[in-house]
Amino acid sequence: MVNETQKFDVVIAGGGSAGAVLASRLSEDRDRRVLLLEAGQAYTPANTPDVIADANRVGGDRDHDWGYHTQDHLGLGHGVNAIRGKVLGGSSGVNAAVAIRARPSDFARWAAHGVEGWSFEDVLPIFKAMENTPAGEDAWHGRTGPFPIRQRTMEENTPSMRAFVLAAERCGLARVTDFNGAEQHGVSPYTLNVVDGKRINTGMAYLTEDVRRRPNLTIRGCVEVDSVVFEGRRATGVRLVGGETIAAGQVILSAGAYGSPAILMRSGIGPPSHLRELDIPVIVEAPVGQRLKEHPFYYNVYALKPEARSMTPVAGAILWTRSSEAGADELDLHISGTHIFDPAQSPTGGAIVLACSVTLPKSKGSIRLASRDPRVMPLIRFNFFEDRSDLRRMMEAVRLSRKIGKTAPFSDVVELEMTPGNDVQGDAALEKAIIAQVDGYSHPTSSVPMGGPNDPGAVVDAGGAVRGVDGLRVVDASIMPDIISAPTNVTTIMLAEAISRKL
Ligand SMILES: Cc1cc2nc3c(=O)[nH]c(=O)nc-3n(C[C@H](O)[C@H](O)[C@H](O)COP(=O)(O)OP(=O)(O)OC[C@H]3O[C@@H](n4cnc5c(N)ncnc54)[C@H](O)[C@@H]3O)c2cc1C
Repeated sequence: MVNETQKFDVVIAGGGSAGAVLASRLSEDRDRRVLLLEAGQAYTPANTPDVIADANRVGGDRDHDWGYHTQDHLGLGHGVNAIRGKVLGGSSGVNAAVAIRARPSDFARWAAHGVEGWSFEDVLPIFKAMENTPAGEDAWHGRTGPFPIRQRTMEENTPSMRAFVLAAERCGLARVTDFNGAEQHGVSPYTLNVVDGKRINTGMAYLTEDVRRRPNLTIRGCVEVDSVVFEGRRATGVRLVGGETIAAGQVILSAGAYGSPAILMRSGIGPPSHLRELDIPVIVEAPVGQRLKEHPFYYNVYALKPEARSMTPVAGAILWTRSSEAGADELDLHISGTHIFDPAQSPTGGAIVLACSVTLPKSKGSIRLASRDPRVMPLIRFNFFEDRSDLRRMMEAVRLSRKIGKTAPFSDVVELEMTPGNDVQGDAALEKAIIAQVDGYSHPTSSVPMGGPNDPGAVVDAGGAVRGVDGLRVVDASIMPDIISAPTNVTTIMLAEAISRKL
């Protein structure tokens, strides 16, 4: 039985990029009692530790990460780390803070799944309203929203990062002035949600001290949700790990692309044969966890000459372009310049990473439960390169990255190529090196996809409501119908902003 004395109107499971936004927006209505449950620490903005606040520390640490890795040994010969922030702010508390929106062609691919209200024209006003930035044109930008976005300049970047941008221009790429403006094809220093070196996560931007003082908002940290409680097919609350139950008028899962599908399956919503394997009673048959998407990421690493070995700020600059297989209007390749690398691993004590990615991968991954026990890591597969087009396009990205590596002024500041290394030449050797070392960009999406009534892969509708039950929504990166060609954070925040306006 649920504890009726504590009843909330809305309980949100997971206080990450989406959950913190929902808690803030939904509690603006003082008559709505909102409870936010977060498995990690719920730091206040003032007592946030450096590992979360310092923009140069990316990926968190053991206390602020779920410690997940994938089961990709069969396909790739190795598992891939699946980093996820475990803290109020979620993965926006450990990420590289790149703040670039999805493009119109990304939303057109969403529309092909039958969801309405998510065209680029629909969402541009929300992207504008959520941000505050002094840069760019008013047609594209907002000045007063809660989320700060700043354009990094060439001068603020390291000498080698500047050289990367200039060498890319020499290789024929245009200089982009604003990735969140009219044109994205080209190269530029990153646009970031970093202010004075501080990564501003959603827990800081949306759950300010003032917001936390609202009497109708309760935030509980270090609390893990096990499952959703149902009466028939109506969600009436949540059960926590440990057994406590909390009643709520409606339940919103914002536990991220791994957490939300896991909670759904533990609650009896998922592929029936899989649930039966684990003796979980089936409430609704649904293709949960079957369209997981992630960007494959390959590190082309260079040791820097001693005189150019400064490595902060770590991020950086990005080149965004199209492969020979890209669809009309699509940009499907990134080369992301960062210094996210242990300098002790470089023979010169300094390094730069040109990280190559295919950002519209066709390969589909999956997430399943290994056990009904919520403490057991789920079984995650990315299945990188299962569709060979992804590997062909990754080869194109790495060839372009290596061409930039040999072009001045970049070639003037690097001592040598560390990965894949000069002895890796020719297509067969390069392909082997990429497969052996491919990593993830940490942008998982689409494990609980939105879709119209004719999309057999859809789990939720265009407002995040779970099909087949009442009182339950999912709102986070898991509901994107397909992965986007940009980094995923600001589009996840926009999703939460958009859905909160309809509740
Ligand atoms: C290392 C790294 C670098 C990245 N770099 C960038 C970047 O530079 N730019 C960009 O755009 N994107 C980046 N991303 C991706 C981006 O941060 C994510 O897409 C985004 O944060 C996802 O938001 P979300 O709300 O879906 O999930 P999350 O932000 O991951 O939030 C989920 C929250 O739910 C909590 N939770 C999970 N399960 C439970 C449970 N059972 N009970 C209670 N709470 C639970 C988690 O602790 C977490 O706080 C990066 C991600 C990582 C990990």
